Formats: sequence, structure tokens, C-alpha cells
Amino acid sequence: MLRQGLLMARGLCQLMSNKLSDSLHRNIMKHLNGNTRSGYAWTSLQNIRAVTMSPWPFTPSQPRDYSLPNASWSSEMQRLYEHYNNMCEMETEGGKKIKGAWRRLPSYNRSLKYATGGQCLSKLLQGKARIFTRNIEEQGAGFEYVVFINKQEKTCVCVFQAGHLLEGPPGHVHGGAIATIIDSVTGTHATYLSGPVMTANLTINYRSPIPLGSVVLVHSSLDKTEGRKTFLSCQVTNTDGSKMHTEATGLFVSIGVGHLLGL
Ligand SMILES: CCCCCCCCCCCC(=O)SCCNC(=O)CCNC(=O)[C@H](O)C(C)(C)COP(=O)(O)OP(=O)(O)OC[C@H]1O[C@@H](n2cnc3c(N)ncnc32)[C@H](O)[C@@H]1OP(=O)(O)O
Repeated sequence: MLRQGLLMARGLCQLMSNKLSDSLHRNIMKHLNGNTRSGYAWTSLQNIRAVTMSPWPFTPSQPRDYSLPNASWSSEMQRLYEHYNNMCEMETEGGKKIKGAWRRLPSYNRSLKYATGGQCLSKLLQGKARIFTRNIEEQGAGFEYVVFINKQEKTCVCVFQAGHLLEGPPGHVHGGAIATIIDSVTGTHATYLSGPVMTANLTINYRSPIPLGSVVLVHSSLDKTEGRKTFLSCQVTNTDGSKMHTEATGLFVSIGVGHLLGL
């Protein structure tokens, strides 16, 4: 009898506590969606990982991972996604799944999600800030892309489908949009290899126009590292590699977080 009473009391407490934290959570999310500075979560290394820190008991919602397929992806985009994704995880003869040489990098639309506190963090935070390549809400209209990285070979490939809002010459992709995807892919690759970096130099040769709506591959490879400097090469080709669209080299310089804050 006593035991039953205790169990009921514990259940009631749990129910009240869940209800309370649900309601607090709802209020916090309402507050955050109004772009006010509350809670604390930071998604760093743009396309690499999301680290979410939140004071108990407020569990923030999961951000959308833009690197996952959506309805706007063409069959070619989907095929290449599956091609590289299958190399991320392999099945042994015994049916056991093991890690492959490749990794898909998740991608979010904010580098800083929610933040409070610290002067430095607040200085960086702009509630309305969005990652340049992920700021068009309409699926398929802007940059649709997914980045895979091969740790062993120190190479990186991005499957990129350019939407109609990226037009430059009639029916073709704007050179600035091409530079943007190159900077994002090589910058992500350099960050993965060397930690936080900034682009110091990007040299681009445009060889052949990229048709709007087509799918291309953006390959990035490490040339060398020298102290704080990471040198990468990049090629943008059609999906069977028979046509070179763009070639580039990039220099990325390692920075401390203080550099971004102007300290
Ligand atoms: C959280 C992250 C998420 C990262 C998420 C990743 C994905 C995002 C990708 C987007 C990346 C961007 O768009 S970044 C945004 C665009 N880039 C920027 O705004 C950068 C602006 N520039 C700067 O802030 C600065 O100039 C730096 C950081 C690049 C370098 O300044 P510094 O730190 O004072 O270093 P400094 O001594 O000048 O240079 C270091 C070495 O590099 C050489 N060096 C410097 N600049 C150049 C150059 N243009 N061309 C040749 N060499 C150069 C120097 O000679 C020196 O060589 P030695 O004497 O040692 O031999």
C-alpha cells in the first residue's frame, strides 16, 4: 500500500515536471524565434558539425540539416548523393555495417544559433544572420549541395545543383555563385584539415559555363600546408568528369577565435 502510494506520487511529480519543462521549452523557443538573445547554442564549423549547448532542462530543437535530400533534387543529384553516401558506410559479408572512408558533412543555415552571455559571443551574434549558401528558403531555387570528405585521402567532393536564382549569363550560373560554392567547399575542407581558417586568396579560372539546374561535382584536394597556411586546389566538372567547368586554388590562413572578434 505504502509502496503503491510512493509510486503514484513519483509518477505525479514526473508528470508535473515534464509539463513544466514542456511549457518552459515552448516559451523559450517562442522567445528565440523572435530573435532575442536567450539560451545558448552554437553551431560551429559551418558544414562540419553542430555543437549544441543548452542549460538544463531546455532541450533546443534540432536544426534542419540542409545536406539531406529534398524534393527539388534531380535524379542525378540523388544518384550521386547515394553513390557517396554508400561509401560512408559499408556492409561486410556478414551483414555488419562498418565505417567507410567517406563522411557526409551535415549543413545548417546558421553558424551561431542561439546565444546569451559572454561579451565576445554577443559581439559575434546577429539574430538574423544566415549562412550565405543556405539563406534561400525555396527548395531547389539556390544552392543545393552536399559535401563528402575523405579523411585518408585528404580530399573532398561536393555534389552541387544550381537553382534558377543563381543565374548570371542567360541560362547559366553566375560566376559569383560559382566562386561562392568553391569558397564554401574549399573553406570547409581547409577547416576540416586545419581547424578555423579564413580565405586569404582564391584564384579562379572559368573554363566553360555551367547550365542552370545542372548537377556538377566540386572536387577539393590538399596541395600543402606551411605553418598557418593551407593550400588547396579545386575543380568543378560535370558529373562524369568529361568537362572542366572551373579550376581554382585557394589559400586559407589559420586564425584564432579572437581574430573574428577583432581582439
Ligand atoms: C569558425 C570558422 C568556420 C569556417 C567555416 C568554413 C566554411 C566557410 C568558408 C567561407 C570562408 C570565407 O569566406 S572567409 C571570408 C573572406 N576572407 C576574409 O574576409 C579574410 C580577410 N583577411 C584576413 O582576415 C587576414 O588577412 C587573414 C586572416 C587572411 C590573414 O591575416 P593574419 O592572421 O594577420 O596573417 P598574416 O600574418 O597576414 O598572414 C599569414 C601568412 O599568410 C600569408 N598571406 C596572407 N594573406 C595572403 C594572401 N592574400 N596571399 C598570399 N599570402 C598571404 C602571409 O604572407 C603570411 O605568410 P608567412 O609570412 O607566414 O609565410
